Amino acid sequence: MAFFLVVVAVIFGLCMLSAALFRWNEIRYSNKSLPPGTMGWPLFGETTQFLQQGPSFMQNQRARYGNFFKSHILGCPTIVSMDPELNGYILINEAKGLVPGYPQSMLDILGKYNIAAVHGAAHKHMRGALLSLISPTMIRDQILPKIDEFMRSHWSNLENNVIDIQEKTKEMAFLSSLKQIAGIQSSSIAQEIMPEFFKLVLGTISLPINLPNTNYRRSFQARKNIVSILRKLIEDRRTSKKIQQDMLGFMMNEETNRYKLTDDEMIDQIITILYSGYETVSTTSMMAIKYLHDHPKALDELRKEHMAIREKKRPEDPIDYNDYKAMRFTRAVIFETSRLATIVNGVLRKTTQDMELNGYIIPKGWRIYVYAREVNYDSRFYPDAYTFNPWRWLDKSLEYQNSFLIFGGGTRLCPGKELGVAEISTFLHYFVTRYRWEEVGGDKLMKFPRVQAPNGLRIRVSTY
Ligand code: HEM
Repeated sequence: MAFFLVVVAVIFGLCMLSAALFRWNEIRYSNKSLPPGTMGWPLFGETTQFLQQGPSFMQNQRARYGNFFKSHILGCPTIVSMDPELNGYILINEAKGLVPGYPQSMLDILGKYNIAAVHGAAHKHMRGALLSLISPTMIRDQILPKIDEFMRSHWSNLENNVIDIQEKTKEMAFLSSLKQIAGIQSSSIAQEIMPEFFKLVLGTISLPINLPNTNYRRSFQARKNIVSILRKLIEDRRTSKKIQQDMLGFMMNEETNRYKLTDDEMIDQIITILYSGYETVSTTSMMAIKYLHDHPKALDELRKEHMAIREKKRPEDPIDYNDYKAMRFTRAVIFETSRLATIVNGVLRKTTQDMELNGYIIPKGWRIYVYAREVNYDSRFYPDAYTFNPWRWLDKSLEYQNSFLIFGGGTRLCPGKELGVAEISTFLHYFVTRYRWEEVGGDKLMKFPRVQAPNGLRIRVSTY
């Protein structure tokens, strides 16, 4: 009996202590100059609710506090913004102190010259260098022929097979970028670098626990291995003195390239290109296959567009820039897929000083989560928002509104937007003109916190 009373007393004591801590945390952040919202537990905040309930946690908070509220998620006091106008303002005002707010652990893996790790003049320099590599002219003359050659071969001889479209699109996104970067040398380094790259990616989305056998520790080792492969590639090219027509070749060409990068900057730029276009391109491609499978009318329309392009060509003719520009419905399918699946939930910023935002004072060091998911499903911008309707994007103006956050916005608008769309369009071109497919069935799809098929997404492919 006495033991029972002690247990009850301890439980009661713990409950009281928890309630007091919870209350204390709310009071600590109850300053009138902060937006409304709840902060949860000291230290842990509302991370568990955020990760477990995901989108519905955000919806509930929005219903209670509006489009601009405070929370404490993923280890940081955070302001969540779902207001399209305000999002636009946040994204163009990096110079006022709203810099990228990605976790330091992630930036450490991606390198100190990684574009998300640099601000001000350094950002301008790295971004300028990147834009010069992937300008429309470069896409037309140098990159698209490489993408075409790669896709044509990667998506061949699949008939009568069951494939995991998630795995295949991941390989596609990585190998296609590697070919653009290292040209004819990509095939000789691909097998060595690909497993290291996959380990690196895993570390950037894992808990930053630097102990043996953790994904985080393995990711650092993978970065070291990737750096040494790339350094050797650069040195070999320097010795051979031959200028290659690929991204690395353009970066190394001191005569024609007005953005001079050191070897370390070039290596981080390559890792940036590989990393930024990896999950975005692969997941959008996988989800496009999923939605097209489920929406035969959209697939018919898409196939018609690609068959019309093919009919004017011999089988060995590549698709060119004019063909790509003519793929209007394909572009619409890609945007609708990104919107409906919300491939990118949002982008993160952090304040470098106390600053006024939407009438509130946001303290220095807080994160701002420009949250795209709710905007993507807002029926004011997208009537019948939960329906897959690529046709809505044929109205081009939709692509230029504040509600369009698929590629971010402002000073950090995705520089790889056209490159990514060109890759996915070329993939769809070869896939839908060659094959039909059906799902094997039973594979689970997760939409939050990342879009993924935890056990793969298997499809049975047959000749079209
Ligand atoms: C469907 C494909 C893609 C999607 C949905 C996408 C999405 C995004 C988004 C939302 C951002 C903004 C991040 C922020 O503001 O913090 C971004 C930035 C970026 N993206 Fe993409 N991206 C795609 C493809 C690519 C590709 C193929 C590349 C390869 C070059 C790329 C390179 C970058 C880089 C370097 C940044 C950072 C820009 C900066 O900080 O100035 N992206 N992307």
